[in-house]
Amino acid sequence: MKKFTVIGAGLAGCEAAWQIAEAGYEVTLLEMKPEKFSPAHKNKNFAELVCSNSLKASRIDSAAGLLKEEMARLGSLTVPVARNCAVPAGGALAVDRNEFSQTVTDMINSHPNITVENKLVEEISLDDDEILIIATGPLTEGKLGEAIQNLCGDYLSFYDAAAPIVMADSVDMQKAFGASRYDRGGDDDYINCPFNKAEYEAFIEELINAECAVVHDFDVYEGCMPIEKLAKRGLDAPRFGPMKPVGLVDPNTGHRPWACVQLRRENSKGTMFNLVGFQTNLKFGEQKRVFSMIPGLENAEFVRYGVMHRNSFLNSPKLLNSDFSLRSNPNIFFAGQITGVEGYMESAASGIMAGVNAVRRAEGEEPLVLSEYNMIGALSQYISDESVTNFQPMGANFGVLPPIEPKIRDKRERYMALANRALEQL
Ligand SMILES: Cc1cc2nc3c(=O)[nH]c(=O)nc-3n(C[C@H](O)[C@H](O)[C@H](O)COP(=O)(O)OP(=O)(O)OC[C@H]3O[C@@H](n4cnc5c(N)ncnc54)[C@H](O)[C@@H]3O)c2cc1C
Repeated sequence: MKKFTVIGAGLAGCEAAWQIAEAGYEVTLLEMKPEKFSPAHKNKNFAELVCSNSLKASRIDSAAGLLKEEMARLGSLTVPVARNCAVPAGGALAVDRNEFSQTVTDMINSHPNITVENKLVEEISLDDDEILIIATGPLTEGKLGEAIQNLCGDYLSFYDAAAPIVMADSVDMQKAFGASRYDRGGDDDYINCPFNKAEYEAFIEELINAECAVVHDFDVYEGCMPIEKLAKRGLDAPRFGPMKPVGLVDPNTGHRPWACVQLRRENSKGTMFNLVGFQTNLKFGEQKRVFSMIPGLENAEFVRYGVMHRNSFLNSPKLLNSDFSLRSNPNIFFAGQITGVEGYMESAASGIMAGVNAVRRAEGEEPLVLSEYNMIGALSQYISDESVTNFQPMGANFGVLPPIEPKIRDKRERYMALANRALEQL
């Protein structure tokens, strides 16, 4: 009987442990919290959503929606929990992050085949009959990072950023208004802070001149670019990005604002909202000063400021097989963002794949590589060096959906571009 160990109880590690346990095997899940927290993790519970509470689109004819549906059909732990903890968010599946993590934690802790040990792992060691899954995320702590570096060689880094959160009752609703873009969703899913031209230009001026916290000059993942960095690209860049006013009408003026900051519901009670697309690296005092210029946020109470952090990940196309095992030692699997997949659900999906394939390896079966016919399959190809070709989503195969252009293909290109640039810096 093989021994299974998973390091890291994030989205990927929880999914991997769950798959192994549900297949009838005992698994040990090692998690450093609450003994130690990464700079982005704050909650002692598992599967913590460290930034946005959105798990992206729920529509099945979108890449993100289809991925979740496929995960659910593969026996995902996190997707059904997310659906049960959903908060209204227009077309997206957003969750009450505390309820989500608490439920996942309770389910993991009460599974008879899962033993949780709270400890900081500092080395990679495994017995001959052991299968190890490393799912310690982009903020892999301490000496374990060095051990991975020694094991794999190509271990890359770039910077990423998180958005601030404000208390809803501190937003001035005389200026702000509730509405979803194009009326898709309820009026209380989003709070909108509308700008006129003069307010927008004054805001951008302060934003680009505000003081940032010190970070080294690393690449930032394009989809998580700090708002101040985006603003430096040009006066209108935020207005065509996260501050776009399209699909919104300000009830105070009766027309579309010049620009708009959207606040998205953070919890099911609607007491906290995050500033959508406002990941930032400004110093906390500067965040308070500059973001208080947003109409409606003059007296906002910030419950969390935005932060910037370093991401580390493997050069997976070079190092991993498409079942997420390490080419140089196939009894070691990697899962989650450490493999370079981006996003909460993508990480969780890779956890499912690693867990399923760890079991299949133990049973001497061929790995499950879902080929090019669905989103999860595309994800596993994305970490291998095969190109994503002939892509059709699962739904299209069954004739229930039209073929869609896979967004994952763009992600692969973006990831490869980042990986190559990071490699050049080494
Ligand atoms: C600050 C930040 C903001 C992000 N924002 C978004 C976003 O808005 N939307 C989105 O879709 N994705 C976002 N991402 C990406 C997303 O968090 C990840 O894709 C996802 O959380 C990764 O899941 P994971 O399971 O791989 O890692 P994690 O969720 O980070 O889980 C890793 C776990 O391993 C534990 N651990 C680490 N080192 C050790 C060790 N040495 N010993 C024992 N345990 C250890 C950690 O405590 C943690 O519980 C963000 C990432 C970060 C870091």
